[in-house]
Amino acid sequence: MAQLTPFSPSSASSPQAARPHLVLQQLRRSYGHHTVVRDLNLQVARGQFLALLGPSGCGKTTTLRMIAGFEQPDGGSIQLDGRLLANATTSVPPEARGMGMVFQSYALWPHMSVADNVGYALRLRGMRGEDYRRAVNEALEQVELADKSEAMPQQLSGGQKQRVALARCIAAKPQLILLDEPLANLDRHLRRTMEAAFRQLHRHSGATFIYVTHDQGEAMALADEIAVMHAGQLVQRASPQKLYQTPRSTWLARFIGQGSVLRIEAPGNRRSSPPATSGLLQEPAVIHMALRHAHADSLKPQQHILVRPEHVSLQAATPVASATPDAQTAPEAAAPTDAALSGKVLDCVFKGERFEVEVLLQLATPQRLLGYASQHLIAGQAVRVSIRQAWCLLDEPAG
Ligand SMILES: Nc1ncnc2c1ncn2[C@@H]1O[C@H](COP(=O)(O)OP(=O)(O)OP(=O)(O)O)[C@@H](O)[C@H]1O
Repeated sequence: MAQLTPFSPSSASSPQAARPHLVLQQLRRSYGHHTVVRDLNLQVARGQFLALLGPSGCGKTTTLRMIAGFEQPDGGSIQLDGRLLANATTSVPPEARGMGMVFQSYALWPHMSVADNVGYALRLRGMRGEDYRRAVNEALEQVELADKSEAMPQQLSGGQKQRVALARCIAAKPQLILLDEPLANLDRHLRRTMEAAFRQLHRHSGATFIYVTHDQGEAMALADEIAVMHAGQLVQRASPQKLYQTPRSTWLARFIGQGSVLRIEAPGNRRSSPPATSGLLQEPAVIHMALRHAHADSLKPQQHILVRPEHVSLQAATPVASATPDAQTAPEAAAPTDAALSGKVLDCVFKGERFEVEVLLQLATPQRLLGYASQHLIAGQAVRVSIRQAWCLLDEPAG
């Protein structure tokens, strides 16, 4: 990306930074009897990059369209810098909200050149002459498309079209930019390149970005905070790291990242049980003990833990010849301890930098666990399993 010049008068360090920029309060929207956004409360700080993440149909786009002004809420309100934009009875039109929007479909005018597309909003504002040419050129340089200014949209690739859409959005210098799955039409490689472009544009613009996606990798790579929606409701809002390490529910634990949700003996049943709170367990002996005492058919209370595969150590119980001639025979970095659990390999998949291994833990009631290994393990092979860390979940898994 070209060197960028900040265009927003505001920044995260401005005196206004402490005041929430955008406030959604008890926001609600229904289609017929179907409530698709349900009492949504969300505050976004000026200059923030917030991702709205959730499975298909959870209400992300509807929320974004209400912020943009394309849909009106049935209840609740939307405020920008203390100004009421919309509630059930009033709605400021989209063009008067001072926001930019980037769509999955690019939405370029097919009969206009790249430069004319980028300058469209500026011309509507009456900008002409040298100022106009400079603003268009600056925006195109920021997305590295200055050499395509005379091209027509149909002569561009998908990635280039999305860059034009981005240039058109930033040329108007909005304080708030709404992005609706802008990379969904691009291939994997181009998506990674465009993620870098978005990060850089956000850093240098000082604008607030709200980015709708169902791709958690994209949300994690881009946003400083992620608001996860499920069935029209906000279920957790946190930094990507916090969301990954300490999801609030079993649904979130399964939705974010890879991992296994395992049943353990409920707290308080034994002196060795983990604490009765949502919290981090970092004692392998305590985790193993709680797993050993869990029974699916037990009438005693049960609790669940999330185990990420990077916290699982696997070691062949008895050395076996590897299926691959050049496989290493060294044990995993952190070898299982004497108190390790027994398991049987169900599946082992090569993933380039490591193997992904599904193991059946041999407990009173067997449970499936995902771990990583640096060497190939064979299906059916006996392994010793050590779990270094687990996150206690408080709710019951749904279904
Ligand atoms: N204009 C409409 N009329 C009726 N139902 C609608 C309308 N727009 C959206 N919906 C419904 O509202 C629900 C939420 O849609 P929305 O587009 O907000 O979800 P989403 O989380 O953005 O999903 P996706 O990731 O698939 O785009 C869906 O069940 C959808 O079918």
